Amino acid sequence: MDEGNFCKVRSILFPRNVLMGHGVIKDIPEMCKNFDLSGTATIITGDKTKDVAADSISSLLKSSNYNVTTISIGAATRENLHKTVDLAKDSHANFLIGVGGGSKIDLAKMAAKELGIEFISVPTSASHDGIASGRASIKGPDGPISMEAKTPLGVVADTSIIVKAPFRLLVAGCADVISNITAIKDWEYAERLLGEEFSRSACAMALYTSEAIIESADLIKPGVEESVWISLKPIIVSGVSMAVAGSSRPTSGSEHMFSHALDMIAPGRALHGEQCGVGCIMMMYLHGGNWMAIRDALIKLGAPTTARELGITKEELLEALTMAHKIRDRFTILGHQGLTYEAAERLAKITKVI
Ligand SMILES: NC(=O)C1=CN([C@@H]2O[C@H](COP(=O)(O)OP(=O)(O)OC[C@H]3O[C@@H](n4cnc5c(N)ncnc54)[C@H](OP(=O)(O)O)[C@@H]3O)[C@@H](O)[C@H]2O)C=CC1
Ligand SMILES: O=C(CO)COP(=O)(O)O
Ligand SMILES: [Zn+2]
Repeated sequence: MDEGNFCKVRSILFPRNVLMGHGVIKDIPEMCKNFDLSGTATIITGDKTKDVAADSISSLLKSSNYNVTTISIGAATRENLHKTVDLAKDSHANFLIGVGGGSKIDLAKMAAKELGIEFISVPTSASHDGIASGRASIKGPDGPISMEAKTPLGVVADTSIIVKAPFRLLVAGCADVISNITAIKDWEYAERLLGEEFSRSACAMALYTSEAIIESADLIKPGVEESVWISLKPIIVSGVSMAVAGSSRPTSGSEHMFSHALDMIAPGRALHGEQCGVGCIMMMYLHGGNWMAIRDALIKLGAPTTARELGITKEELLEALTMAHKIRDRFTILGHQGLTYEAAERLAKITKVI
C-alpha cells in the first residue's frame, strides 16, 4: 500500500482562549500574562473604535506594567497593511491586539503573521465571522485577496461593548454567517464535480452556524445583550470552521464573490455581511434551494434584501453578478463562465433583489 496516501499532514490552529461575556475586556491583562506575553503591546484600531474600547484597553495594560502603543488605521488594504507592519516594527511590538471591526482585526492578524508575533482579537462589533479565524481579506487593486493570517492566540468578545455598537453591525455579522449556506453548497458542488478536497467537519460546523442564526433570527434585537450572546457563538464557530478547513471555503463561496465584486464596483455602500446576505439569496436560487427562507430570515433580522437597501443601482448589481465568477479561482455554482447579463437580470428580478 502506498504510504504516501496515508501520511497526509495537517496542522489546525485554534484560538487557545475565547472569552465572551459582559465586561471581559478587563481580563485582557490577565489573558496576556497567562499567555506569557510581555514587553510592548501594540493595539491596532480605528478612529471610532479607539474611543469605544482601545483607549481603555491601553490603560488596563499600562496599569499591568505593559508598555503600550496604539496605531489607528483605516480599511484593510494592502497599503494599510504595509503601514501597520512598519508602525508596529517602529513601536518594537512584542505582540499585537486588534481592537475594532473586521478590517482592524484583519490588519492586526496579517501584521502579526508578517512580524512573526502573537495576536489577540478584540472585536468591538459582531459584524463578520473573522473574529476567530486565521484568515484575512486584504483589498488590493484587483480586488480582495483571502490570505492565510495569524490565528488569534485569544479572543476577547465583550458583549457589553458589542451591544452598544450600531445594531446594523450585528445584523451584518448574522447575514455573513447565514451566507455560509451557499458557500457550503458551492464547496459540495466543487467536490462532486471536480473532486476538490472537502472537510465534512468544517462543513458541519459552518452549516450549524447558518442554521443557528436563521432559527434565532426572531431573538436578535437591538440593545439586547442576550442577542449579542446568541449571535456571537455561531459567528465565532464560523471563524473556527475556516481553521478546520484551512481556508475560507466553508464560509465564502459565490455569494462572497458577488460581495467582493461589489467592493470593487461600489466600495463602501454597504457592509460586507449585508452584501453577502443579498448574494446568498440569489446564489441559493441558482442552487435550486429555498432562497425565500433565506430572504425571510434576513428580513426578520432587518438585513438588506434588495439592491436599493444595499445603496447600489441595478446596473452596479448586475455588473457585480456578471463579474463575480472572475473574482478568485474558486469553483462555485457560477462556473467558469459566470452569468450573462440577461441571466443576471432575470435572477435578480425573480429573487426580488431588483
Ligand atoms: N478574515 C475573515 O475571516 C473575515 C474578514 N472579513 C472582513 O471584515 C471586513 C468587514 O468588517 P466590518 O466590521 O463590517 O467593517 P469595518 O471593520 O470597516 O467596520 C465598519 C465600521 O464599524 C465601526 N465600528 C466597529 N465597532 C464599532 C463600535 N463598537 N461602535 C461604533 N462603531 C464601530 C468601525 O469603526 P472604525 O472606523 O474605528 O474601524 C467602522 O467604521 C471586510 O474587510 C471583510 O472582508 C469579513 C469576514 C471574515
Ligand atoms: O468573509 C469571509 C468569511 O465570512 C472570508 O472570506 P474571503 O476568503 O472571501 O475573504
Ligand atoms: Zn464574510
